[in-house]
Amino acid sequence: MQEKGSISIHTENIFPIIKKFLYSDHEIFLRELVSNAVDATQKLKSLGQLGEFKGELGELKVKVSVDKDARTITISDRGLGMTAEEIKKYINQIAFSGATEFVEKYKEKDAAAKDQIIGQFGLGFYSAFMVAKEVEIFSKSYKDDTEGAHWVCDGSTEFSLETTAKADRGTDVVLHVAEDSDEFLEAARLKGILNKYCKFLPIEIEFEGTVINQTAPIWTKQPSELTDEDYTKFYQELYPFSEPPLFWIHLNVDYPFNLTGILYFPKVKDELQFQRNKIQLYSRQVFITDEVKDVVPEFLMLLHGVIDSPDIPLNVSRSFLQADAAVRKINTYITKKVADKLAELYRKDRAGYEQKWSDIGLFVKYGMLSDDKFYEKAKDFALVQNVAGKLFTLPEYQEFVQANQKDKSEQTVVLYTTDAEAQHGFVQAAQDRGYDVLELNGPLDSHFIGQLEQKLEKTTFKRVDADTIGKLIEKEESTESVLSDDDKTKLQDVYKAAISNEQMHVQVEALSPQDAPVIITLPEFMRRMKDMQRAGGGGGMQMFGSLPDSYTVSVNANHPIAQRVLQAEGEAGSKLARQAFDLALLAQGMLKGEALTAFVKRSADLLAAE
Ligand SMILES: Nc1ncnc2c1ncn2[C@@H]1O[C@H](COP(=O)(O)OP(=O)(O)OP(=O)(O)O)[C@@H](O)[C@H]1O
Repeated sequence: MQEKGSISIHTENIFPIIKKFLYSDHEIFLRELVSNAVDATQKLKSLGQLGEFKGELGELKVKVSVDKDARTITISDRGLGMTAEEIKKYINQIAFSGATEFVEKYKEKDAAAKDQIIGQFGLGFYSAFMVAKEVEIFSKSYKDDTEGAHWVCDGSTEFSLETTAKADRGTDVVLHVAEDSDEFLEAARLKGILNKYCKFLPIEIEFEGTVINQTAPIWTKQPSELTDEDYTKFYQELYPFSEPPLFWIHLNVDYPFNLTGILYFPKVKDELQFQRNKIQLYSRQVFITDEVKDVVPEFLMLLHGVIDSPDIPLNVSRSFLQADAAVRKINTYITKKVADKLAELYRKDRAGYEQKWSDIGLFVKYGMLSDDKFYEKAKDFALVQNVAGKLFTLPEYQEFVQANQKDKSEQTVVLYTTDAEAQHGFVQAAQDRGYDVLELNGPLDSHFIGQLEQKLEKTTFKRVDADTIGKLIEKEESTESVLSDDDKTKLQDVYKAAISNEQMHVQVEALSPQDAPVIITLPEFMRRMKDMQRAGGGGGMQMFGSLPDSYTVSVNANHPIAQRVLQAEGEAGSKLARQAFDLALLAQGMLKGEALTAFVKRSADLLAAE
């Protein structure tokens, strides 16, 4: 029997369209054909289990081979095979209508959307024509008393089909590679493609005499069957040469959607250099993409690993994916799982969790800032560290500072430093008062502080150098000034003249005699505004124009130097004031250039005069 026929499809000549538009992604033809071979093999295995196929299964490998001279690539399986009638039905109709549908969809999209569907849409059998000028199928059904069938098509709507003698059950798909697709005749190229897409397919794939895949990757197994070593080994396979992961989460759901996978927590450097595209998305063990945007919440993109779900719609555009209910559920599920895992680590092994904190802290904060549900869970296991290096949870810390750091309006004031070295004098002053100081110097900490102030009741955060210590946390009792009001005014005038700088707002304060003679502070509010402006806070911030520097200079009325300045004759008072002011600048790391040189000289003079 030999038959020539014409495939009835609505779109004329889909071949050139597909070939043209899918130019960048031709390699997926192999994924499609190997997946088909695997499907056919698995179907036969199922028929065997159901008792519908009683023959010998025998060796079920899928074999891929290339013949450079003959310019062919062959994909052979020993699956259920097709009769001539079935080829007409499945290949001529289903495969071609799938391709037609694809082209229809493709034509509607704009350029950007086109890029996105490439590689996400299973073009199926038809994708063979992206690299082949002619495709042959030799197939023999598993059913008894059926003849082999031979189908040939050049990608147009014409095909020929005839019976043929084929000894063995299964299907060979032979691609006659087109001149412009020579690269696919290179064994190394094919091997690369197989490694990318087929590495974890459930049926053995043989290429050049070796099996290239693991048929039962660990994510398909039960966590109870696996050891820590299995997980770390798999991680090394996925990401050779990377540092071992901190921990991992094995995902396993069947309802209301189907999802398995393993997400690893990598070691992250102390910056926001999240490495994206590190999660691989699979659909029934076939690699689809490593662009999991929208399937995984943004803040979880730094995780590594594998997600396998047949429920993720791969054949739709991105905007649809975001709105997809299944994807949203998957998102929520993964977020919850990650939060639960962190909570469990924290509960089961506090010390181990604290050790990991420097690696995961940034991520947890990012999660808290970007996802309210995550915040709700994480607020009990997020940690803060004080300058002494001790770690607290937020509730623990509130408890810890409550007694001592409440101001007169019952607000708990949390003190922090962004640089314990540079702000040393202020940290010291706070500690001398018995206050605790947190170290908050991460890239997200200023946002994190903002969030905590909103969420935690009656709590404000102030950087240690935002004010003099008495005013950072204002109590009822205040230190009495030893100076009269007249003397205060006089002292203020001397300092103003000595400093003569508009941006320095001089005020005289009754501080403790042990405090510094002069303290320069930048009010918390002002500093935050400036930080925001520096970070390009856009919008409303531009209204203020460029904010001037505006520091508060607190002259300590109770320090012995105050008396000396008032009592000094002539220029000496001003000199002394300037010296005390320079010391304050020095403590803030603000004494530079000419002022620094003058200070050194004046200091030497003063020492010589002693
Ligand atoms: N190697 C094979 N052995 C047996 N049947 C096959 C083989 N390859 C393809 N088929 C049949 O041809 C049909 C069409 O294949 P095609 O790859 O175009 O679409 P699909 O596999 O159904 O879907 P997808 O678009 O996800 O690949 C298959 O459903 C299957 O019945």
